Amino acid sequence: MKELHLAHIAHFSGEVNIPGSKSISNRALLLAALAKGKTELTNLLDSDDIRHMLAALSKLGIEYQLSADKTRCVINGNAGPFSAAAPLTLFLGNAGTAMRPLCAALTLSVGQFDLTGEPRMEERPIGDLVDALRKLGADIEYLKNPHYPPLRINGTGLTGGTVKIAGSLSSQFLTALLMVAPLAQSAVTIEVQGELVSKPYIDITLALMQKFGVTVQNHGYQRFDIAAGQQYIAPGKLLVEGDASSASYFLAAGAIAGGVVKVTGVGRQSIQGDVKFADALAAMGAKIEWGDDFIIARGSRLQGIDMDMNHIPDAAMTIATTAIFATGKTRLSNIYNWRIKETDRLAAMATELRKIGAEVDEGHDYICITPPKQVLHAAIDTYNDHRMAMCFSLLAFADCGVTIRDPNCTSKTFPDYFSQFAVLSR
Ligand SMILES: O=C(O)C1=C[C@@H](OP(=O)(O)O)[C@@H](O)[C@H](O)C1
Ligand SMILES: C=C(OP(=O)(O)O)C(=O)O
Repeated sequence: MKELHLAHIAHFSGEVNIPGSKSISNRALLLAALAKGKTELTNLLDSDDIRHMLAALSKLGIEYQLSADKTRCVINGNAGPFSAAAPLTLFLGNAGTAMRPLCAALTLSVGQFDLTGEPRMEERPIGDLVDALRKLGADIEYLKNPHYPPLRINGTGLTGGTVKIAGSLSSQFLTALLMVAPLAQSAVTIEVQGELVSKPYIDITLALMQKFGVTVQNHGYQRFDIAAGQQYIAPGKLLVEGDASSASYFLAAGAIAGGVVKVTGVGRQSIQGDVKFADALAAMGAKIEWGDDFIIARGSRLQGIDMDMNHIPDAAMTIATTAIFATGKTRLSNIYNWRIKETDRLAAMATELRKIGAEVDEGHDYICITPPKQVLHAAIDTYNDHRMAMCFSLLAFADCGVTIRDPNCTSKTFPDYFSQFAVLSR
């Protein structure tokens, strides 16, 4: 489909069970593949990013059985790093949660591995991770441009010792290093240089490593000590929580449209930092109710906020479009790394919000949005970015509705998004 026309939606309410978390699905798949024993994952996400991880694991010789609806997966763990007799090329699309952790895991493996991706993946940096892995003895080559994929990895194993990693661009580099550190030849100490971005994603990593039997001693987000001689052990069954970033669109819709929206599968007990999106929405005036595995948003008058969004970079995009329905300005700051994700999200957000009449001040690491007196109809370009498509669907609550170009780009994390959105729209 080239374009999706969403006419004005007057009411939005109901319940939606959110598909599995991308971040948990891809971490759990990789750890299950490295673990000793069988892992049964339920509520696994079925989307492009997970498909790329599954295809890579399959090429690496990992056996798994996937249910017909692809949400249940039983993985026979390899009890350690992979090995491949012939050189392999693994295509990882634009999945950061596949590219970064697999880059690290393959340095431990036996064989030659080329990691490739979509054109945008070739513009997303990975140099900070490669530098850290090289300090631990990894043999990694850049096949096109220094510091960017595609990469060639000649598996060497990793030594151990103290290694520094830059934290200012992506937490996924630290996540990748943490996941392989227990399998290095000796103990590893990781020191993060500079202020780490997207910190709550490290909590997801540590929580999952713990579920697979590995412990990490950490001193905040600055230093991590990982003892040698540890092995990942399959936890048996593991339920993947609903994706908190995906939940944000429905919660925002409830808050804007004045209905009552309940998202299930993710709640107070979540290990995902993006549940804090509900607090940002509450700061705008929405009424939020929390359960262990659900969140309810009720509509009310919304006002603009001024907030540091470094802890919830993905869900923060939903606040940017919710801001159109609030009184006054909204300023979202400390989000430089929006620029190195699926697209330059600061530029894309500013361009598309201006199309609907908003006044936008876009800075190096912030965006400030003043809603228009009257929203203009526009055809929104989505830049092959699933979150641009999903967060701009909220413009359907404006009288003029909205047109979303290339809506199928939601397949990265939420293939069924627009049909789920339609179910709650009246
Ligand atoms: O570790 C993860 O699962 C993720 C970390 C975040 O990236 P950065 O750490 O690059 O900000 C986030 O934006 C991404 O969608 C998923
Ligand atoms: C930044 C994102 O993805 P990735 O995991 O590819 O970094 C995202 O899903 O918003």
